[in-house]
Amino acid sequence: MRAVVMGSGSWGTAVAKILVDAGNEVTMWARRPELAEQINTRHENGDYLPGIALPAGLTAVSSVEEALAGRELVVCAVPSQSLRENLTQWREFLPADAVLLSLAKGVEISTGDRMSQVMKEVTGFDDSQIAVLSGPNLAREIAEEQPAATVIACSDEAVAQRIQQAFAASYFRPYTNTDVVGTEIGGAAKNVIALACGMAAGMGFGENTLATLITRGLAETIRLGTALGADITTLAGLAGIGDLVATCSSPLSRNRTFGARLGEGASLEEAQAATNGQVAEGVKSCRSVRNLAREHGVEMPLTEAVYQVCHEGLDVQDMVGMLLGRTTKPEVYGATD
Ligand SMILES: NC(=O)C1=CN([C@@H]2O[C@H](COP(=O)(O)OP(=O)(O)OC[C@H]3O[C@@H](n4cnc5c(N)ncnc54)[C@H](O)[C@@H]3O)[C@@H](O)[C@H]2O)C=CC1
Ligand SMILES: O=C(CO)COP(=O)(O)O
Repeated sequence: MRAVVMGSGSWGTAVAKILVDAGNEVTMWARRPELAEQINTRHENGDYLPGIALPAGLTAVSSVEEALAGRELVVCAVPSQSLRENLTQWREFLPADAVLLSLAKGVEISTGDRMSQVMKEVTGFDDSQIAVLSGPNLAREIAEEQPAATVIACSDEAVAQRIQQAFAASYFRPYTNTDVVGTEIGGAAKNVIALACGMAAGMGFGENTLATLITRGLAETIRLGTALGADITTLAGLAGIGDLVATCSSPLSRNRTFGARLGEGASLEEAQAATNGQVAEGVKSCRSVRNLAREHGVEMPLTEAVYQVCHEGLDVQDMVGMLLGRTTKPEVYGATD
């Protein structure tokens, strides 16, 4: 396919490399002309993926018009909270028959919208032109060509299959799914749970705590997902438990690392400053995911606790007491917890 990746952060760059390695004609859009220049001349993105040799065939431009001209697949690789604004600026240059694919894992704060909803609202495109990609995909590992798999979700299975073919590389295995809601909720919710896992690690807790948080994090993700119409099996798959395990366990995760800094006693401002401008989506999405849960009468105690730490000044130590002091329950995946 003739593809463009709009956004040259760590995941956008790794995805552009996959698409080239899978045989597509690919360009990237970078906001800063000097980054586009670096990709074109040094074949490296030193700000986000230093030391990774990018394919010589991968080009970058900083003009939106040039980036989008004649592209069949437009990959949106910007953070969730800026997607609406970016797409609004890109809209006039989007080819009318292009397929949009979102990489972002988050829920918009101002509306509670998932990324596929934002894409539809801004462009007016048909559902068959809107897809999302989500799975256990830490950018650096994939840029190093370590084997991994992902989910390409689109309500139109034939379109999902077309994108699947475009992403099939020797080290990257895409699966299709028509459950867009489940794929998106899995990706957004796991960032919040990864913050909680980081906090636990930062406080010195071990693997039992981690496994408890991942498992109960999955339970609350399933509760929210199914309330929104997701298929539970999506959340039992790569975009659900798969991504939870990868993100909650890896020191490469920005969300887990952010949480770990809070667990070690850093303030929110200090943890934010330490990200070097890279996005830790869960810090914002804990608010929107919590709001969605409240709207739908779904209990998400871990998300609530992370929200309170990030936005209401709850001390991480007090969070432990708050979670363990809850009334005792049977272990069921029902609407309450
Ligand atoms: N890095 C990873 O391992 C993975 C990231 N993701 C998701 O992909 C999305 C993008 O993440 P990354 O590339 O990792 O983030 P990043 O922080 O590495 O890069 C974000 C990119 O978006 C640009 N950007 C930031 N604000 C912008 C704005 N207002 N307008 C235009 N561009 C803007 C930045 O300049 C940068 O190029 C996020 O939603 C993230 O959750 C998904 C899977 C893996
Ligand atoms: O989504 C990711 C892995 O699948 C990346 O997680 P972080 O954004 O926490 O680095």
